[in-house]
Amino acid sequence: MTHPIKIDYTLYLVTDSTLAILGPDRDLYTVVEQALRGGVTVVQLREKTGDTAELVAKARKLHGITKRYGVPLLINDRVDVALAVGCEGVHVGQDDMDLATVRKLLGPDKIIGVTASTVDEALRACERGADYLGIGTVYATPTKTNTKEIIGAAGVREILTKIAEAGHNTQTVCIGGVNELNVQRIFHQCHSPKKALDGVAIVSAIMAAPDPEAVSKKLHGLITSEPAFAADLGGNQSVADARSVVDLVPSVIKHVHETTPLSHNMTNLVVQNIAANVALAVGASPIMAGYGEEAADLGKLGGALVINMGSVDPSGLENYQKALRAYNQQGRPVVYDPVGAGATAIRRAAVGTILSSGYLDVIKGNEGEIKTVFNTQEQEEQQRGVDSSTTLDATQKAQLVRALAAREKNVVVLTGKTDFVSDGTRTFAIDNGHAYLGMVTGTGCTLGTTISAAIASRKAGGGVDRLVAVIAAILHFEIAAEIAAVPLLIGLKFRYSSNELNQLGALPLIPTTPSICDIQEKFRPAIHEFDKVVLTARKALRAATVLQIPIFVTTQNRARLGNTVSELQPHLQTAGSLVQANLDKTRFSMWIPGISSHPQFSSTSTDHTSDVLIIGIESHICVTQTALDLLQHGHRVYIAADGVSSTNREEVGIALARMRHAGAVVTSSESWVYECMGDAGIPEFKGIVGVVKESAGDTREALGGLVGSKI
Ligand SMILES: Cc1ncc(COP(=O)(O)OP(=O)(O)O)c(N)n1
Ligand SMILES: Cc1nc(C(=O)O)sc1CCOP(=O)(O)O
Repeated sequence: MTHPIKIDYTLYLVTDSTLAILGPDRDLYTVVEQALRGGVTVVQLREKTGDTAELVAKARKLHGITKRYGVPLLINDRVDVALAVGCEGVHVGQDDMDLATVRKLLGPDKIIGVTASTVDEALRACERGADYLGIGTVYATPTKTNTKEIIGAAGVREILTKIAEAGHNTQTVCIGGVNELNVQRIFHQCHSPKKALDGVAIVSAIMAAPDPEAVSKKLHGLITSEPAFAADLGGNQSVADARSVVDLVPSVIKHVHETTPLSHNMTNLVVQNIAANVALAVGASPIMAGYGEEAADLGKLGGALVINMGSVDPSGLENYQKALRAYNQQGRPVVYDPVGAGATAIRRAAVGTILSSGYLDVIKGNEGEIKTVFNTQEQEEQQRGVDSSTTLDATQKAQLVRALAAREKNVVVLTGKTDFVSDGTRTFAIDNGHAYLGMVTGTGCTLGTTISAAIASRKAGGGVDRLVAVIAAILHFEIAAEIAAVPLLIGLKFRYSSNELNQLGALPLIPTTPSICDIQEKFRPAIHEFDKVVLTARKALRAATVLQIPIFVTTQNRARLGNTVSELQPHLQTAGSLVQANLDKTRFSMWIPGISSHPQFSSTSTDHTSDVLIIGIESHICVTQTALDLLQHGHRVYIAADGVSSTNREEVGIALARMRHAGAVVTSSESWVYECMGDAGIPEFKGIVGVVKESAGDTREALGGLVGSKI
């Protein structure tokens, strides 16, 4: 039978009058009374030594005190003492007197609590009428070293879920290693959607405290208020499919730039400089500060903390702990990168220390690191682990991140060729990035920095939920890596249409702008295969229009040499505002003020280089000089081999060789078109395929006429 009165188990004090805990010069009654003044809601007298008479006397005196505070007094193990004193009940363990007998002896009105460390024990106790469960051991504790099993927050949550599912509303507290530093995280991480804890049972954090009243007050306040780190954790959890997540990515990236959040990096020496630069590049404000005491102030600045465990030593670990607590107190996010977690016993222990020191919003690591974190239950306890020696397949990786995120109630990122990200409910795989990332020091670490910027900015009002912010950071970082890597590989960077670029906003990307050089009437009879150049220019104009890429078209001394040829005119009109046409010049190079001062190229309006595709006549004159000018101003130059010619065809090969030597890339117009798209999934694909199909004959003609031995 369940006790009819609902007891307030919020802060449950279990006494201990041993020298190690109570100390030599304090007495039990004073300490308990101080704790009661501080807000303790239940007291259990737990004495493991002493005669029965002595115990009864202690209990009687203590009951006199607890009654004054209207707080129930329970006796550990000893039904006889409880009966003798007439106090409110007992607490029994699995090896103590059985519940049915205790109930028979105490009667229906007394409170009976039962220890449970497994689901079976918990279900049995509930079925037999326990009034509450003492669930533990949550964390290893010196107060009781002979505990059966350290079950961690995940174990408590599992028990809560299972008893709720079985229909029991038995009240619950958890016990073992609870203190003011972890109490909020325990409630947060133990919370099952089906059932919450009713309170925590504590011995040493109160009984051994120099000021039991103050610590009890603090504990009570922490338990009954929402943890700062949990505020705004949810966001828009309805975003569950990949498309919707990707749609939110540009706004997250943009928001980082708009809010310039602090990215506080406690990171290893190798990557400090790189991480600071990456923070700046993504729009955050970096600070590389390893001294834990500073975090109390830095945590108030609205940023996020990165704990990168690249180098581990005792003082570093202490600094991480201090900073973690400071950020938790401020409710600011923390990203944990357990670098080399499984490599040494010291690092494995450090993982345990950090997990038990505070709440980590994001844990990011490679497969080995995440496995180690998963296997490291708080306080180094090994349990229900993934075998660290095997390599996981994709499904197992997804299961691992999901399980760890569910256990820690946070977001877990497992990096690799495919990254896996989960918040315990939603799990995504990300296939972006580049093999070069694995060849450069600090890339993994700086991903942590990028994530910190996104989640800090999110908290500053970014709106999206934490998982989306993390995914946005990963995509930002990895797509930037792809783009940075492509010129090294094939000398091209044609991946995005300007539409996409606008969406991605903050990414330092620029589309490849076609520039069409001096294709004028007067040149028609003089230039080798002039018409073929026109065909390619027309195709490029049409493709750029579909892809919304800006276009520049020049004329050389238009008054004398005539307009851009009539075949291109309708397409210039269709391109509308995308095209800067009729840029007349006398210089041979297209690098004239109308182009060099355009935002596309001006270094004052953009802090990045542009990619330019050149199509035009006289490859050895105007095209070469334009290419050299653009290269000199730091832009990347591509020459459409099927879009350039000269009066004498022999000039073309020489000009192309020279431009290539100077750093230009020689390609074909169709190759350019496809690289501008990058992906057949883009909305413009259909339109571009139309252009390609309709121009198929032109392409063949231009290639046949203009390209041969000259490449
Ligand atoms: C609230 C609460 N929960 C668990 C225990 C542990 O009781 P038990 O299993 O009987 O172990 P001992 O306390 O006898 O060492 C408890 N005392 N209180
Ligand atoms: C009395 C007791 N029972 C436990 C169990 O797991 O059943 S752990 C424990 C001791 C808890 O002490 P502290 O709050 O100092 O860690």
